Amino acid sequence: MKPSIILYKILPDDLLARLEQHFTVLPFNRLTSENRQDFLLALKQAQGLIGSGGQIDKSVLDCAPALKAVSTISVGYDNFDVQTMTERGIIMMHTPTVLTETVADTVMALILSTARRVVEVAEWAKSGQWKGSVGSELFGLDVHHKTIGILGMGRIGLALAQRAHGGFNMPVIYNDRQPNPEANSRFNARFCDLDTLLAESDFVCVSLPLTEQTHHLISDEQLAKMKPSAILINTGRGPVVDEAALIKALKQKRIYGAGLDVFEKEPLSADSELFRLPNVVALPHIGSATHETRYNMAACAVDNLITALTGKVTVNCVNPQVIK
Ligand SMILES: NC(=O)c1ccc[n+]([C@@H]2O[C@H](COP(=O)([O-])OP(=O)(O)OC[C@H]3O[C@@H](n4cnc5c(N)ncnc54)[C@H](O)[C@@H]3O)[C@@H](O)[C@H]2O)c1
Ligand SMILES: O=C(O)[C@H](O)CO
Repeated sequence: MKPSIILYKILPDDLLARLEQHFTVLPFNRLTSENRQDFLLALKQAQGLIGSGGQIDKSVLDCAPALKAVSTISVGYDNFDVQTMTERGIIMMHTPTVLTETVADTVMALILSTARRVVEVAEWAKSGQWKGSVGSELFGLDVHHKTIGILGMGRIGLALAQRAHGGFNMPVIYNDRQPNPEANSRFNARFCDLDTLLAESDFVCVSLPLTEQTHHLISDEQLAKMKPSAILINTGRGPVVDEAALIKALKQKRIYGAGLDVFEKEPLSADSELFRLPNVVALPHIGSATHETRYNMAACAVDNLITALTGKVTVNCVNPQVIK
């Protein structure tokens, strides 16, 4: 008999077929409060779990006595209780690398659209206000040759540094837990402490995972250290930035603007002040959302689960210590 797995995301037909060759698939389109009881019931027999979104915490894992492997269709895994999974020998797989370049493109889109006020000015023109050449009230800021500060020089940070250095002639500074020799040698990037990064950057780009250490890493004190002409970009995870502090800084024009793809609570409420501030570009968590990359992420996650349950895991594992 094939092992049972739960799928909680709609997959392209070919990828679903690939899963079905190996497993009996119990499908849920996504996890909602309405289908939670059915999901918890299905978990009783599931050996694998694949999908994205939702909190897979201890209360969920307690309902999954047969679970051997979990495969998230994302690189971030802050919504999983990895510690409990590791204690129970459950393999946690994720999808690094396949989305790196696409997310770095999204960061550049946010840098350009906030600095050059692309969304605001396009809306202004669309509303019929374009009667002649625009005046300085609609001017933006240059991006080229400005200093980019990358917080988290990992895979995405490095792809961003490449774009900023090679494409826009931007000096690159960064903070991480340790220096990244590749960033230094390829992009002439300079490792510095967080305070220096905040004080010197024209664009502070957050590309960090959400952990206990990074939660609210950017709050009142850090925003106060940024230049009034600087822009904060967050494509890491929402809770890395204290949203209330950010809204305050933006309203008081203590920083120039913000480009945000991630928020403390998603979806961001339609009545959030962030949607009303003209100096904010707020995207609905679309960092990796292209047809090609979302397909590649799903394919990677499918292969990850098949390998974790039927083969030998060598890559894409968050907790390799559980592999025997
Ligand atoms: N917006 C999106 O759609 C989207 C898409 C992909 C990834 N992400 C987020 O981006 C994050 C980064 O992805 P990645 O593939 O570059 O991961 P990565 O692991 O390659 O890079 C993260 C970097 O952050 C550093 N870091 C971790 N904790 C730190 C701390 N306390 N202080 C300083 N540096 C610290 C790590 O050393 C690492 O170099 C993911 O964890 C995810 O949360 C968002
Ligand atoms: O972590 C990731 O892969 C993105 O944020 C999509 O969830």
